[in-house]
Amino acid sequence: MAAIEERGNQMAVEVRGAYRSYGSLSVLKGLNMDVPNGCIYGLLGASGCGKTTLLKCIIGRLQLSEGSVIVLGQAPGARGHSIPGKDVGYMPQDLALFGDFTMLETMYYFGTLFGMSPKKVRERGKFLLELLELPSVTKTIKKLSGGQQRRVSFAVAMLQEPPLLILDEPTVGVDPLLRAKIWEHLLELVQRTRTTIIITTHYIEEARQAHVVGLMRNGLLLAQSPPDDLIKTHGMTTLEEVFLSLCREQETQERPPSQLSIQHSFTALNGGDEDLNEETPLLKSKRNNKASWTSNAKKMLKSMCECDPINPSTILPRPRSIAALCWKNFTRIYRNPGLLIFQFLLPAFQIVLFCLAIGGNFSGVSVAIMNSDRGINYSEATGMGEYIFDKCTPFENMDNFGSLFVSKLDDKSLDFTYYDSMTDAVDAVKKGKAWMAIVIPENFTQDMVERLGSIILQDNIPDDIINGSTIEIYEDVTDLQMTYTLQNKTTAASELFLEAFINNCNISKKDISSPLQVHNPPVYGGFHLSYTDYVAPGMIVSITFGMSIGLTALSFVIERKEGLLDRTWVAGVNVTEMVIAQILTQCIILFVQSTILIILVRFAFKVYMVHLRSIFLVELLTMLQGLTGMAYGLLISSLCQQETSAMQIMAGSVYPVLLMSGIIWPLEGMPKFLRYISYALPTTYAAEAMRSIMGRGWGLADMFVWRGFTITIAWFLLFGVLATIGLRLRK
Ligand SMILES: Nc1ncnc2c1ncn2[C@@H]1O[C@H](COP(=O)(O)OP(=O)(O)OP(=O)(O)O)[C@@H](O)[C@H]1O
Repeated sequence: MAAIEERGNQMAVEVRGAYRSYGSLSVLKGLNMDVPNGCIYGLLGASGCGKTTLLKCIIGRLQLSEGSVIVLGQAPGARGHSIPGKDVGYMPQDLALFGDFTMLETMYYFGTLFGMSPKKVRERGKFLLELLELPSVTKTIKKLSGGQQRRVSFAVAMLQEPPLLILDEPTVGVDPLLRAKIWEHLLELVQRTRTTIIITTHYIEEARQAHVVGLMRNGLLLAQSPPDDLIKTHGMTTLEEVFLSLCREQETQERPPSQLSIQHSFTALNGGDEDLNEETPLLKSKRNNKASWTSNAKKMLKSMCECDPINPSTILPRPRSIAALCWKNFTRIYRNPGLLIFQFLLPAFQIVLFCLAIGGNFSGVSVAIMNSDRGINYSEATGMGEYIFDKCTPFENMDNFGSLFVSKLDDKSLDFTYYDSMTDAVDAVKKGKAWMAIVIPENFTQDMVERLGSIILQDNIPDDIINGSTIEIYEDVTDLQMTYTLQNKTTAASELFLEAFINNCNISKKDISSPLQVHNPPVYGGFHLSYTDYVAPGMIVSITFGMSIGLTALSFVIERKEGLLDRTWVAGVNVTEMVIAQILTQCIILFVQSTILIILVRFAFKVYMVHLRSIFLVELLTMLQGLTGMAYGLLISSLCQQETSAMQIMAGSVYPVLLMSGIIWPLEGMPKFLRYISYALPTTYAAEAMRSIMGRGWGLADMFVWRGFTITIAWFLLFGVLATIGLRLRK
């Protein structure tokens, strides 16, 4: 109240020579407007004439291309000014409320942003609930009727009893009785508190209750006067007729619209209006209009040009705003089970799917076998057969090496089908019934005995013996992973086959061993590890990064599209507060997300990790990657107006990151130019660090690990700064 009195005779809103365009569409074309303090100003005009654009310029949500606006003595957004902020109550045309919140929660959210105590919010909530005939404060907004939702939006605008109320079509969808009640309240409010109200409405006759009406057409005000004055001056009986007559007049004017003069008349207010007496600021402002404008323009220029001493409270993030934003973020998640599952369980679900679907052991792989080996009867054997028999302790299938080889093949994963001829076995591969045909010749045992004996005795091995002791393999290699797996299994089977002789036949291992010696255990990792163990560390990084991008970008774009973000900015929240609140919320979400993820990976799927104590580093890196994804999501949201474009950028970013970060395939397997691009991605070094932590047991002192952390933090800061700049520009 004191602030209002201090303003005395000033106009609450003064607009001069306002131009504003959207691209090539010129919406405001040199508009002038004066809204006296403590009155209701009805802004009338056809749909699309620029009313909302004008209101957004007044509350500081849009900048004028040319001209100036002074609101409550200063340009909107000037340092230390509470517009946007607690001095303006804004009811936009869109609902701009969180559907999952109750009316009370909505009030708490905005009330906290305005610095109101919970007690005050409850009191105001109760009063507005009764005034606007709303049902229970605990009903969620999405369960209210359209009209009730509009009234909640109206209540939010009036919550903090601001000196300036901007109401964009508040009475749409409201029944005539309640509409009358709302007008009654607005008139009483102006009388009691000298609040200034700018209201747009499509019900022209409704605006007769306003103290001043502004008739707007094609980006210009055709007239602004008390309604009765206008009617009297034009000799009409209704405002609608006046409006029509002014429109026709404008159409017949030959001058360009920006040169049309505004018809100002405040005379009807002089004693004629029962709500505003002689002492109203309106009359005084009429007298002092010109002088007041000049002094205000000077003040505005001063606030723009001379830097006032910086008041830290106006530039530093305010804890109450951050708390309100965090509370809003968590309430949204908690109220929306779908979002809750999406936030906390989707990454876990993805890693479960990955561990189940990728890198597991094969089963049911069809293999065609043609084993025509006749074997050998050692009791009747002579020559080399007798020699081998004497050296060996009898073991299973020793008399049929073909069956011995098949028994050494991993029969848990392979499904054998036996064929009588080589042609049938190979045909099975040709017809796609088997991935591999194994053809064992009829003299396999006989010739193998000769071959082994010759090796032991270091004799020459004739070609026909080599041919007869060779198993032929026919493969379908259209699936690389299948080919590698089957080749590994056949190689393993042949090693096991030879091992049976080494172990049972008193043969020296060196006689038949390979010249290579692979040490077991290896330096890092283990030969038992699967593809899952290799890919899982990178997957943790990319899933967390990708999910955070999606969730942040989409929630911001949707909030903006629904007008929720707009309303929050109008409530005075700044970008820094918004970003800090997002980081804090995301940290908690990421902690839960990454804990579930790591527990599943390590304990449910037993993915390889050298030291259990490394879990702390794994969690920390996962959270940092999530924060980097969040910052990138914020950047996307600052660039996109629509969910579809945000989704396109997300899909266009997440897949290349997954494919090119060395997560699925090592960087060494990429063309050189692509490697350089890979190194520039935010997940490449992080995935490498994660593999080093989990697979090698390395810590922060190791270069691969600290480099991964440092680069992740650098990306987070870069995206964060760019997103903050982007959001500031788009705000
Ligand atoms: N963000 C935007 N980008 C491009 N054009 C826009 C944008 N917002 C509004 N416009 C266009 O500017 C013009 C004025 O729009 P505005 O919303 O200010 O009109 P209005 O008088 O409030 O209309 P209504 O009474 O139907 O709400 C319209 O032609 C509209 O299509």
